[in-house]
Amino acid sequence: TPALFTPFSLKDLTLRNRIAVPPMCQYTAREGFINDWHDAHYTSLARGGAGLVIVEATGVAPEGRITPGCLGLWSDDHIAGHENIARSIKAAGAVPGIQIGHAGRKASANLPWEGDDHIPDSDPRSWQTIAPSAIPFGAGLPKVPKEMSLQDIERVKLDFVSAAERALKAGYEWLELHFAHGYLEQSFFSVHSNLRTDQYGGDLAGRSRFLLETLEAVRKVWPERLPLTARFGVIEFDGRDEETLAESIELAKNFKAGGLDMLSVSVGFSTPTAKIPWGPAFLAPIAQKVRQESGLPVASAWGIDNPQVANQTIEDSQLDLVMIGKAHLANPHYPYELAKSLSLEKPDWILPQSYAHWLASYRTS
Ligand SMILES: Cc1cc2c(cc1C)N(C[C@H](O)[C@H](O)[C@H](O)COP(=O)(O)O)c1[nH]c(=O)[nH]c(=O)c1N2
Ligand SMILES: NC(=O)C1=CN(Cc2ccccc2)CCC1
Repeated sequence: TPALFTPFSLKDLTLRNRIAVPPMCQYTAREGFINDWHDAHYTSLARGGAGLVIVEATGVAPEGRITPGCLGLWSDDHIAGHENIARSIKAAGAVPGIQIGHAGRKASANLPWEGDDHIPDSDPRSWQTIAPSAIPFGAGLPKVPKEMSLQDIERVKLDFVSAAERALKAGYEWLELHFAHGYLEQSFFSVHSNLRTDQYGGDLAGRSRFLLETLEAVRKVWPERLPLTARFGVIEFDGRDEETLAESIELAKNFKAGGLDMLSVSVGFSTPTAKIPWGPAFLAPIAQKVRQESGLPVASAWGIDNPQVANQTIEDSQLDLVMIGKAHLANPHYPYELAKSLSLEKPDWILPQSYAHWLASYRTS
């Protein structure tokens, strides 16, 4: 059996294979609510055969959404829609996961195909953004955020806890804290965005504090038997990678000590001037280093959409899970392509039986 199609167990869960659909914003929610777009989208992805499907970045507060089209779990009213999503992902044989986050200074943005930039303050759809310091991201996201008070920090931590409790009530079994991509927690960690002089800024411990306290608070309400994970940018490609990576590995060790079960290794995206070395599985070697030095199981993404490369990252113990994003947008049954390319025995049975039986049994051409 190709390594990509071996099961993966974490806490009480077992994934049928090493393929995960990473969170991918759909920008089709209104007031944070699930609708029939999400129902069909997530159901078809789960029926494609992935072992884990993680629902897109879901705001823990209204102002924590990236755009007005993002999902939310800031209200109990949001739970019902997610019950259907979690149930149908599970019914298709995949583990239902969800990512919860706060977009910080990158919030209040237009949909990607409507500018991907900050909504002008004059537009009633815009809102005040918050961040560790009053420093804008720049480029298309120039709004100066409000520096968070200690009360703001406490409130947002509690928002993460409440959203985690709602995710559990909805039936999700895998929770990913969105600590990456220049959003709130990433921005507390990055020297590009955090100039605080109180206990939430300054040295590594100060810049890690909000992340570790959020993890600690969520861990208390998320069952020990279910995976609690985080997506975090371990590198920025901003010219100080050695230092950033060393600090990130230190943080990863503290995540493990704080009860994190797995780390989804990503890029920081904290500055618009980063020089990202795009390429097939460009982050895999970095994820491997984090895995080796932190002792945490790791998942990673970014251009891992070639069957041989995907399988090799698992074969070589670089990653424990591969996250394959855009290839799944192009083809929700992408794991079926992977199974055929990697000569998995009886590949058709990656798909639901009502498809598999016919694909395996009948030649009609
Ligand atoms: C349309 C869309 C939307 C999102 C993303 C990407 C895209 C294309 N990505 C990043 C995504 O999970 C993945 O890391 C990247 O797409 C890279 O993987 P691929 O090269 O696409 O396999 C992303 N990441 C994340 O942590 N939370 C999210 O909600 C989103 N949203
Ligand atoms: N919510 C998120 O974490 C998002 C991440 N993206 C990462 C990305 C950056 C650059 C290119 C592709 C994807 C884009 C959309 C939203």
